[in-house]
Amino acid sequence: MLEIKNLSVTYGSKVALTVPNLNINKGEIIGVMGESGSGKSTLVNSCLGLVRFKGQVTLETDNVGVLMQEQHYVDTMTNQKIIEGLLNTRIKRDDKLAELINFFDFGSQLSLHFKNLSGGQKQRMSLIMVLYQEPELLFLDEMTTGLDFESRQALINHLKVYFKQHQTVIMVTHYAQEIEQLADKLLIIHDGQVMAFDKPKNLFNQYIGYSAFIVGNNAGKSISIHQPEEEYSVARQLIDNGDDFRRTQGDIELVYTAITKGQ
Ligand SMILES: Nc1ncnc2c1ncn2[C@@H]1O[C@H](COP(=O)(O)OP(=O)(O)OP(=O)(O)O)[C@@H](O)[C@H]1O
Repeated sequence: MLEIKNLSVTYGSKVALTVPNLNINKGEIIGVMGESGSGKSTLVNSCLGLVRFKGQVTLETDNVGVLMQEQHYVDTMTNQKIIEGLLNTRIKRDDKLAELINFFDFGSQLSLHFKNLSGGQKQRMSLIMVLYQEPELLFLDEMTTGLDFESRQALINHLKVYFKQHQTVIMVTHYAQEIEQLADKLLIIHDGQVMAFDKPKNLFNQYIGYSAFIVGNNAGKSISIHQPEEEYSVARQLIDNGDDFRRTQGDIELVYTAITKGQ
């Protein structure tokens, strides 16, 4: 769906991004992580042809949707008028649009003005309009930045269902939560270089190896374990102390830190 070869982007004398080779297959959901200034937006902008670059970027489709972090719409009209005006349709007569509005729980926000929406509602309205065009390739840039935990999770829950049946997605995020729940592959950019591109599970095995956390619910303390055989005795200890516990594994933050900070 997207192929990059020998990409290099320079601003003035500064090389902001180099990507020797990157292939994104149809239907894959890619989570892009990297520090501020690492080159994430430059990558997206190169794919969209918004910056000058050297090398080759090939998109298999022209039907590309983009959702940037901040949206601005005129404020003299209701959201319904904005949506209908921009999409040149009427919700009443358009089943596809009505379904999307229903799917994203946006019905009760139609009569409001955009400025009165919460951050999560604003993003859902923009998503409705972007998804209406049924893009085959979708770029989401920091879609949930600024949202509180619950609004972010609500949006992720919607997208989890939606992405299953739809397009190839490239989403820039700094929330591990989004990657864990939505992405098939993680792309880590650091200082303008691609440091890793693979399934989170593979990266975890490669960079962290075996690791699990046992979190005691009473104590709220987490115990990190690096040998499978340790697990049983730690769990036993917690039970003997009358504690309940849960086990977690595959933390994206750990992978990210190991790769970018060499830990
Ligand atoms: N138009 C520009 N002119 C000059 N330098 C730029 C321009 N756009 C980006 N840069 C520089 O290129 C580097 C990569 O920027 P980019 O916006 O791609 O990073 P990012 O990872 O998206 O950061 P953030 O997470 O803060 O959005 C940064 O050092 C930035 O200062």
